Amino acid sequence: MREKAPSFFEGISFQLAKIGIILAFVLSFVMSSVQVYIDFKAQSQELEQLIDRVVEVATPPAARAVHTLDDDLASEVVNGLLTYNFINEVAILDERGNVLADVSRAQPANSTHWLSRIVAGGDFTYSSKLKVPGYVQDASGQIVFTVDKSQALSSFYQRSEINLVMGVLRNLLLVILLFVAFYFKLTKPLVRLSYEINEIDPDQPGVRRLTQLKSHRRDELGTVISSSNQLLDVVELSLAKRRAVELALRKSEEHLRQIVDSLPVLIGARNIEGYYLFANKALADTLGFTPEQMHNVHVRQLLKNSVLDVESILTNDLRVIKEGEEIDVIEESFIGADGTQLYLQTHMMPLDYYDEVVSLVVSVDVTERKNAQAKMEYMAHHDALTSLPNRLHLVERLEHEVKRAERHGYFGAVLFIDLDKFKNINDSLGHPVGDRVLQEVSRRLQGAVRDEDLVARLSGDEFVVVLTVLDQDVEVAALKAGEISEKIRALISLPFIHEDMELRVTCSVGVVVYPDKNNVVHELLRYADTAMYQVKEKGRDAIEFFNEEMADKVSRQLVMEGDLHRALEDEQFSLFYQPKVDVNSGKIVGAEALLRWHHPEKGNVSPLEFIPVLETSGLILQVGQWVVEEACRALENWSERGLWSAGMQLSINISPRQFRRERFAADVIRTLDRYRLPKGVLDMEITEGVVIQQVDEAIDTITTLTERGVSFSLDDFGTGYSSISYLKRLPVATLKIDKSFVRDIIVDRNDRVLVETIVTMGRLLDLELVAEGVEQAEQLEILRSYGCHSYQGFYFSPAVEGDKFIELLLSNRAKDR
Ligand SMILES: Nc1nc2c(ncn2[C@@H]2O[C@H](COP(=O)(O)O[C@H]3[C@@H](O)[C@H](n4cnc5c(=O)[nH]c(N)nc54)O[C@@H]3COP(=O)(O)O)[C@@H](O)[C@H]2O)c(=O)[nH]1
Repeated sequence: MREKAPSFFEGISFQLAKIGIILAFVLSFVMSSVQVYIDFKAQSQELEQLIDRVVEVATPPAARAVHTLDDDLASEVVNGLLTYNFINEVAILDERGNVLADVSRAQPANSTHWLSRIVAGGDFTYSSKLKVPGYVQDASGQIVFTVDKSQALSSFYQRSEINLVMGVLRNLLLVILLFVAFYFKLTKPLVRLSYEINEIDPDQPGVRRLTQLKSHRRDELGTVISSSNQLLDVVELSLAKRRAVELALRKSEEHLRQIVDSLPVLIGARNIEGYYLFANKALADTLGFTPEQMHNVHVRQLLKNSVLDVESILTNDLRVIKEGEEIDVIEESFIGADGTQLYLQTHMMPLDYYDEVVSLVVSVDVTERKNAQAKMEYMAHHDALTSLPNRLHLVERLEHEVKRAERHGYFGAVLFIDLDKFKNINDSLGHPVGDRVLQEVSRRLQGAVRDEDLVARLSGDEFVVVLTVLDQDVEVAALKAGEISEKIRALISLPFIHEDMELRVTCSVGVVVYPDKNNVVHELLRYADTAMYQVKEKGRDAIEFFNEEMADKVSRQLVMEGDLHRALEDEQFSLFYQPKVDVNSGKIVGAEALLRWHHPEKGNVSPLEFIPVLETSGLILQVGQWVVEEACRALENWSERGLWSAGMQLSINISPRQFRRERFAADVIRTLDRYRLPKGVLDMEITEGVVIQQVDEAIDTITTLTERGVSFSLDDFGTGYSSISYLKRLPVATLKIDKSFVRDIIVDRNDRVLVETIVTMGRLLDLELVAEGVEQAEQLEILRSYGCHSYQGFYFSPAVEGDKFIELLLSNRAKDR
């Protein structure tokens, strides 16, 4: 704010003039008084001397007049004395005091009379004894006269009065002149200076300089102005420097801010009272503010809608700021401004922020990761089609339920449910309809049980229901399980309406009550599964409880499982080879490797018996890998011996579980790398069921291995989905026509039509066609007429052991010659 110029009366000149006037009066008065006093003393002395001389002159004639009693002389003397204007009264008295002569006059008006009265004290009376010289008597009379001192000193008083007045006037004039001089020499330049100072722009003090006054160039004012101008230059310079520093600082702050704002982490700083001093854009956005709005707002206010525990935040802030601790908050649940649920991982550390220590809070939004984890977790535990818990979830939950039942002494039940002939729906109406049926079945199952029970989908059309807490009595529990199973069976068999069509599906239910002697979850599931199979064998659409007989079957399987474990270690497995023969030339063009198990006591065990056990026990993974190794070893051997001509292929069977294993392709490639095999000699047979559930993953695996020279055949073709649409997508080279169609091809027209269709379709798709199970020449003839490329079957040869197969290869080679 600019200063107001002082008013006339506030100005230095007037102030000085005021002081000057007072001083002038006081000094004039004091000095004049001293002067008057000194003059008065001198005048009084002179008057005394004059009176002494008058007395000296008047005394002799007056003495003579008294001595002679001469009145005339006396009158002459008194009149003579009255000629002195300061003598008012004169009288000559004789020795007796008689007036001889006297005279007086009126006192003249005098303007200084008041002063003389004060200073001199009014009239004085003098008397002198009259003594005649030579006369013996001391006194012979006296002369008395009154002196008017004011009259005597009147000229002095007049002079003093003039001096006094003149002194005052002189001093007054001096003060006025000084005032004028001061005004023009000091006040006016100062006023102008102050005006110019007021006009200085504080942001640019060097732009408008103070005007140097010519007449003051060399005096103090001039020095003040030039010093002030120098000061303004210095201030301007330092301001410019400061501005440059501030600009650089602002820029660097801006850059820092931009960097901090562009970070995908939430950054904020709070002081010890819990007020935000800083927030980056990410944090402000998340809270629904701008960074500026968040400044100086309390954490309670800002986080009131989040689920964060504000009190513990404040406690943590205190620890960070007071103790200098760094704190990691592993995960906090947080509601964003838009109501979205976020998860933050926060690190808190102390920070020197301007003149205080604050708590710097850096949070990473881990919501996506957390959601992805949750999703993965969900996906790992749920079935994608029905959202029901999957096998993994079922096993975990069942383990828990069995333990709970054991602990609390009650019984529950496991229901294994398989839809009857569900494949028909898929085959006739397509997979989308089949999927909808499965979804509806899962809905009905959920509706049939309590919330505390569990409904899971194992695979395809297999469901498991766990009925928890049925009863403390095993028989009552079994009864209840039976009732619920019946209810489920009835519910499932209710018609499904699809596009005005009534679909009906029944189910087979296997029931096992737990806990039992064997409470291993996998065994329980196996028991329920076994019971369900029993229903299937008996004609489907019923309920069966797991019983002793089934237990025997299961225990036989368990024994086999144990034997199979030892079989691999004891080298009881071997590969047999069934030749693949060209339909037209009758020459061997390849072979299918088939696994054989020679049990030390039981002898040869059928693959139809042991392969399902290998599958369910998971041993198929190791055994399957052994088959790949063994096939490669044989191929290397035959190739090195020249038995394996170019274009010949050895097929191995790959089980669904083996194929779906994540490491499958990598394991096969690693095995292939260990053998010197001609390109394209290995073929893998997979069934449609393997592919159909995860077509994309299957295509990836097949593609990876095809690039490494492995070809693929679709086994048992015609028994499954046999859809041309997905067949077109699958990078397989061969279709193997299932032996069940070949078996009756001579007598069954339907099988003939089917085989012909498969061959035509395969040829259209440029696929190799291999017919399985050819036992008769007529069968071969029909296949040849349809254009099938090659075949396998007892007609040419069953699967034979390695040495025998080599003999077949040798005789095959002989045919070439
Ligand atoms: N995952 C693996 N599965 C394998 C492996 N080895 C065999 N298997 C599968 O076991 C099932 C039974 O096989 P197997 O008892 O060996 O029967 C095969 C042939 O012996 C039989 N066959 C061959 N020709 C004829 C014939 O003219 N008539 C007739 N009745 N049967 C014949 O067919 C079976 C081969 O079938 P396929 O595999 O569909 O080509 C069987 O499902 C095997 O797949 C293995 O190593 N791993």
